Amino acid sequence: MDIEALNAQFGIENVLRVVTGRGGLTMIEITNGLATALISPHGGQVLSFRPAHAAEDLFFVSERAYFEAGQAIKGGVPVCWPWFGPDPQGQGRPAHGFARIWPWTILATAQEPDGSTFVQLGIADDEHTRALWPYYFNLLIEIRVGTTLAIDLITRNAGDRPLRLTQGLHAYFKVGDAGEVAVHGLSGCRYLDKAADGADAVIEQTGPVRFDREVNRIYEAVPAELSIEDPVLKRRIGIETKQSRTAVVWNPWVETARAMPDLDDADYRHFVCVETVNTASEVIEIPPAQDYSLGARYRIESA
Ligand SMILES: O=P(O)(O)OC[C@H]1O[C@@H](O)[C@H](O)[C@@H](O)[C@@H]1O
Repeated sequence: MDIEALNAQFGIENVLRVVTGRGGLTMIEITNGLATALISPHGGQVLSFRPAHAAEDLFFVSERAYFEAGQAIKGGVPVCWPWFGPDPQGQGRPAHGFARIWPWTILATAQEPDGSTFVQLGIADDEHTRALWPYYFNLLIEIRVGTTLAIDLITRNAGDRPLRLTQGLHAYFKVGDAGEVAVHGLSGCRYLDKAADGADAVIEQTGPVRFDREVNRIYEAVPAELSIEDPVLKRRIGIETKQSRTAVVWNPWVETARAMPDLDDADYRHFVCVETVNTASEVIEIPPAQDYSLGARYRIESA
């Protein structure tokens, strides 16, 4: 569908329009008085969210990000689905699954009575998805842009055998200086240390998570509320999750960032990822005709 037809069907006067964005990709722009947001149907990905009171965006997007078919956009909230991390079967399929490199369809938009804006995007299985992952499904992402940002990733099993998957909302939060931020809420949780040399060590977190080297950890049995304290941007980011008991905290630090072609060398200072996931011990099984909804709500508070 061309941009004009998409706007005729989904545009909301003075609030939501469909535009051609970076790399010629179709984007959804929202300005509703409560916040502004940018959503990419390529990847089903929120790229920007800025509440009216906020001086800075909630999210980091790399200047070097790829905005092209078949590539993941580095920044915002990439959707990792139907597997989180490397191909679990080692068949060379894309890391973090295919949802983040897939063209999603715009299914619905609406302006809500509380002033927030609703966007629903989806992917249904077809011969291309089944070539990568042989299951029948309907995947929806529901995004609510208001004073807070809510993202719900809903998997419907449309087949007649159970779906087993891992997944995640891989949020890249913008920070003033990664070396100064603290992630709260994980003290006492055990984590798998993916950045340690050799075998994955299991360690218990004491106090807030801070960054002074590469951090790549899968936390288990995490609470539903986490926060990121950022003394440089003078704000606190609140993350409230639904149906997620695992969380990934990631910052590549100097060398890993340098090795990533879609990041500037200094970018590791400008974001931290605190990811709402189901991974490691938390593999999801969805019976036929059932749904599973993974959710995150993000807010910015001044500190
Ligand atoms: O694919 P992206 O966006 O570069 O993110 C990669 C990172 O994603 C994190 O979730 C993983 O824990 C890291 O191991 C990985 O390097």
